[in-house]
Amino acid sequence: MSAVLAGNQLTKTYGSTTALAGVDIEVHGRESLAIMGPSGSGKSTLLHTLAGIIRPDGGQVLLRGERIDNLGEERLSALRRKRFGFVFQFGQLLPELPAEENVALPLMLEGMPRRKAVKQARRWFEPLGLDGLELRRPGQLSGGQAQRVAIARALVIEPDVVFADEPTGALDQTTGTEVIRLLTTVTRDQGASLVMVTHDADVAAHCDRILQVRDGRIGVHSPYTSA
Ligand SMILES: Nc1ncnc2c1ncn2[C@@H]1O[C@H](COP(=O)(O)OP(=O)(O)OP(=O)(O)O)[C@@H](O)[C@H]1O
Repeated sequence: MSAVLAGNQLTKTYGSTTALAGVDIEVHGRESLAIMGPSGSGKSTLLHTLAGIIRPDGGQVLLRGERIDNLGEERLSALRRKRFGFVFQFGQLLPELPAEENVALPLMLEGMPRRKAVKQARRWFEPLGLDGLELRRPGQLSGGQAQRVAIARALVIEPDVVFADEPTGALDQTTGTEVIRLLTTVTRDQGASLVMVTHDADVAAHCDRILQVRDGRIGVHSPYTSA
């Protein structure tokens, strides 16, 4: 099985701190991958490097076999908008826009007319259990509902890969479990892969595979080992 996304020998240092010390990683089609490890071990740096947000000092990032880490800033940011979806811990929705326009935003940024983009955005509400909430503003949504809107927004462009950094970090356990169940299943149903950083072993257990990062390196690969 060939990798959708791969990192080869990735290194990154900040001054005297080594955040990535030569990471090899492959993400396969429709696979969900959890990245765990202690605070400061390099999880977010790895996620952001794979997503083309941070440039590695050494090594390569390949999307469907094509190198992306050496693209110019404009091409790289266009690629991120078209091929990647992002879900973060909180604060990612625009408070002044109704939920459906928040979801439609990535399509509008790609030049799709508002009406068409909103129509397309509405299709994601039912699978994410958001029926009837299309016109609510983020301030009128619960934390779990807001995160599901953020998931819809990540998926609306039908990305190759969804990157999630502590997507349940701000939620209680029951709500977090529901959000993670939807994130993993709807992402797979859409045909995308999921790369997720989490501290929570219960959350990671919803993924197909768990990677442990320690001191900027990948440690044990196991679906059953917690941090
Ligand atoms: N922009 C930066 N400037 C300087 N040092 C940084 C920067 N970003 C990360 N680091 C350092 O690199 C190391 C790895 O950071 P990273 O955020 O990837 O860890 P993490 O595993 O995601 O941590 P956490 O679980 O606490 O979020 C840490 O020592 C951190 O302090």
